[in-house]
Amino acid sequence: MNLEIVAGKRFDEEFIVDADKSISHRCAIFSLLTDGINRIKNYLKAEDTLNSLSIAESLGAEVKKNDNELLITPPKNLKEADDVLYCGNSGTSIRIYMGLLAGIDGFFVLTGDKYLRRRPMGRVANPLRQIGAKIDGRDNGNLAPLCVRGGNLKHFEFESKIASAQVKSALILAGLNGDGKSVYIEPFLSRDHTERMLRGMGADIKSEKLKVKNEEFGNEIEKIKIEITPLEKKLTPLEIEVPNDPSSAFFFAVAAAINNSRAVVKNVTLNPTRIEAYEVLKRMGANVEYILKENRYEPIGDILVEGNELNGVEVSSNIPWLIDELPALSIAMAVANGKSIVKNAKELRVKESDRIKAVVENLKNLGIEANEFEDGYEITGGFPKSGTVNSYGDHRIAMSFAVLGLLSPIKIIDVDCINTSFPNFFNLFGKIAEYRIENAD
Ligand SMILES: O=C(O)C1=C[C@@H](OP(=O)(O)O)[C@@H](O)[C@H](O)C1
Ligand SMILES: C=C(OP(=O)(O)O)C(=O)O
Repeated sequence: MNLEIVAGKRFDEEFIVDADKSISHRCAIFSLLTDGINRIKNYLKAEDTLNSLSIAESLGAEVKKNDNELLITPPKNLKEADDVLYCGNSGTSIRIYMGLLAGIDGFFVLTGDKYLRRRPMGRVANPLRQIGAKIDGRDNGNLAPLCVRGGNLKHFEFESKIASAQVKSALILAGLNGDGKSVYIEPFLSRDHTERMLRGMGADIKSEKLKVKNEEFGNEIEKIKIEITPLEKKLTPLEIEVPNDPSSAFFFAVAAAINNSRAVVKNVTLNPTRIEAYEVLKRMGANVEYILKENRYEPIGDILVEGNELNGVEVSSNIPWLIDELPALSIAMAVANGKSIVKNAKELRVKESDRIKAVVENLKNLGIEANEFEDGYEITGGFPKSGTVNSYGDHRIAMSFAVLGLLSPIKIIDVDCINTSFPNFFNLFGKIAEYRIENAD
């Protein structure tokens, strides 16, 4: 399916985007650790999170849909699934499930679509192997399909080189099944939904800041140390309403910022590890305001974004807090005055596509000057010409370039991937643009 944007509109609109993807995955997976019925309102019904839910069912959970609520009843003991566990396009599903299954007595096979089967899994497989899990797969267990023979896990002290919430979550789940207290250290706080939710469900997980000297530059830096105590009993079932997803909402924030418009995105998580991209948009010149409304595991509220003249910006710190928003931010950079630069973002290369290549190639196709670095890119703001770009099968690339289509007619090849995270995107996009869908043969 291809998307042709015919014309954009100036707008002043409220957007109720789909539910948060990261939190929804965790609701499905963490339900399996409880001893009762988990009640989840506003679960994201997108391909990625529906895959996490089907895997929970394959492992023995009973899932019922009741009005707007999902009821998940875990089995007494997780069972060996009688088939492969399919994670589709979702890095979050495969990596977090690896951590859970590593501690379960049984044999499990995890796989996904052609994009997921290219993404590195050694970052989770290797530390899990060190504590006793038997994991194998292509490229010595770095590429799916992966088989996991779980069982008794040892406790660990592991320092991760990357700030990845997927690696952290996998290791925390392994630690909950370990034979003693474990310690996980990350170089920078990655999104912390796992710690917040598991703590809320009764797990003993302590986080503290660790001040250490940076060997390279001699300055003091802060790492994050997490202490995990194995579970003595099952966790308390979830009673949760998933907030909306600030990463999905960000496409409409950028749309407002580049098109002299005003967007209010409703009921999104305002967790600081998720909204850094809105801060960058503010630094570029947009008017951004947060309206905190409540606190349920996470601060939740609305974000208002108003367009203004945008200036180029450097983005080189707090990268884990905006990694998923960098493609959309590149669209704001493409129309800002002067140069923008993104550095320290090598992780972009191992997402659903190589997002550094995808952003740079697509912008160049639309006449915007962009240069690729190993760990980021440089963009000189201009005005996009009309043209065709490729999503490379990546939902965030597809939606980012759809937003640029507000300024010039743009055709995006292969937008089916949008359904992996944001099925309601097309409806909401219809409020701000005139578009046509072309079914590819
Ligand atoms: O844990 C999560 O829910 C996620 C973690 C991030 O990935 P990494 O852990 O690879 O940084 C992010 O990019 C992904 O969209 C969702
Ligand atoms: C990287 C992403 O997701 P995942 O790693 O779960 O595939 C994303 O949604 O941008």
